[in-house]
Amino acid sequence: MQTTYNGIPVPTNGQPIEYKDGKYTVPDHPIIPFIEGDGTGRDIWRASQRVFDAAVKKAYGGKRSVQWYEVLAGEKSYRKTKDWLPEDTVKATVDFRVSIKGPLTTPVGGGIRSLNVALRQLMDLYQCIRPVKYYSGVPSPVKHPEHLDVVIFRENTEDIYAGIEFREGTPEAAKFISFVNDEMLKGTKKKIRVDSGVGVKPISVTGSKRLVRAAIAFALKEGRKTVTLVHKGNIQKFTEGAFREWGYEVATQEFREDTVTERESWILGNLEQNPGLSAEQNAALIEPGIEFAAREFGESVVAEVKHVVMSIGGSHGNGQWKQKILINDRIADSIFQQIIIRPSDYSVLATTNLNGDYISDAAAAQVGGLGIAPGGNIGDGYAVFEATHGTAPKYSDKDVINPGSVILSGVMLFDFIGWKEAARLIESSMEKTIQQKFVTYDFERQMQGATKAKTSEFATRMIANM
Ligand SMILES: NC(=O)C1=CN([C@@H]2O[C@H](COP(=O)(O)OP(=O)(O)OC[C@H]3O[C@@H](n4cnc5c(N)ncnc54)[C@H](OP(=O)(O)O)[C@@H]3O)[C@@H](O)[C@H]2O)C=CC1
Ligand SMILES: O=C(O)CCC(=O)C(=O)O
Ligand SMILES: [Mg+2]
Repeated sequence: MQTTYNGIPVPTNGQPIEYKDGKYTVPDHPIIPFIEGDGTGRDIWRASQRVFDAAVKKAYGGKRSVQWYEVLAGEKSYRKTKDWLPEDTVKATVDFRVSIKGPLTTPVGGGIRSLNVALRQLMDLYQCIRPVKYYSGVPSPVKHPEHLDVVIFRENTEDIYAGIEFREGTPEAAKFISFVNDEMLKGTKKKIRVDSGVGVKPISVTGSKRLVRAAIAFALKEGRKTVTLVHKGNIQKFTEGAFREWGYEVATQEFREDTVTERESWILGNLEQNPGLSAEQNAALIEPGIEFAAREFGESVVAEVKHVVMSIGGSHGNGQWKQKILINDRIADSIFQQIIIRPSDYSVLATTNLNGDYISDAAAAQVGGLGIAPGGNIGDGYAVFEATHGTAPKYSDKDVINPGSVILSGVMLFDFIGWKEAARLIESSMEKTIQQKFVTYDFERQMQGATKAKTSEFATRMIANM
């Protein structure tokens, strides 16, 4: 452990959080690094830190405190060190294990690659966890926002987010295209146009399985009833489709006692309704139109029915499957309408990286928008909490932005380190402040009779409401 990172001294009145054998040990005065963030990050962080400190003081008197430790990244870092993401910053987030960050700007089309993504990859923070739930009083574009309560588990290290791309017109793109066209697609009618930019979408067994494993373990621990694998596997068969397949493998091989897949539930349910059903009849019920399909397909479905009845009929049959976690899957485009039309059917969504990015902003909109959309990037032994939103640059330094997402990311952090009392205080004071209709511009513009609060004023009212 260093005494300074980026030349900034480590607080001397705190201790680092430790991690051993899968368990964190949290001292009463942990040193927690923070990255302020670009754009609106500055206003948001200032407000959030005041709320965090007030909640900890109120919850624990002086017995506990957070020793915040600033580490540099983004524009502030570049100004001071000429480095966008200094090695010391990554070291500090690794050494102190649990940290929180504001949003960092990523230019579109060129310039630096995402620092946010770089940090996730460098620290192998493979789960991006984004809970989406309704706080009463929040304005929403849907009739029953309270019906949505999902936790998104987004794979956080691969997919198109891996950043393996070649710009159109470069020798690298030309080499890549000619290799694919001349070697990989030789003899087929498929060709990449020579004036293309190209990107690579790696989806691995390792990345997919560990993410789905974490999502199911979370559902088990939290008593959530469904885990939905979200993918575009009908089109991208060997990446998104494979993610789905590997997800089901994790469920049925590693969590067999505790899970039932949707198809298994149909098979067992059919049999319960009609115990005399043959495997062929059951297959026809779960695959309508099977009689018109190829013979091999029909046989494979009959074999599937027999296998399910034989392997889990005893442990999951006779309605026992209803007590298990249901593992299903939905194609990515369909899940966007499903969470609006049937929000209560979904509880945990396990997604590939890009799909998870899209669905988390869309789901947030349903319960009030990006102003209160928190998140955490979690690895084995490391966690970096951050909001779902970006730097919202047009509001920078105007003291108007909603600090709610970073404040709720702090709630996730406090829950993560076991400081539940502080977490609940913050959550309930936020809810109370919103119910008082004392809200930032994003909520005020959608509410009747609300007072438009500045970022700093919202934090001050939250503290008063604790
Ligand atoms: N993890 C990270 O650090 C992330 C960084 N980014 C980066 O942020 C930059 C800006 O991205 P952009 O596409 O504009 O997306 P943003 O999420 O920054 O903002 C888009 C819009 O969402 C609303 N919004 C966002 N945050 C808040 C908030 N706290 N309170 C109220 N409303 C909010 C605003 O809507 P309105 O205009 O209607 O008021 C805003 O204009 C990009 O460089 C991007 O790469 C993006 C996402 C994540
Ligand atoms: O890193 C970025 O700039 C954008 C990332 C993003 O949108 C996300 O992770 O949700
Ligand atoms: Mg995003």
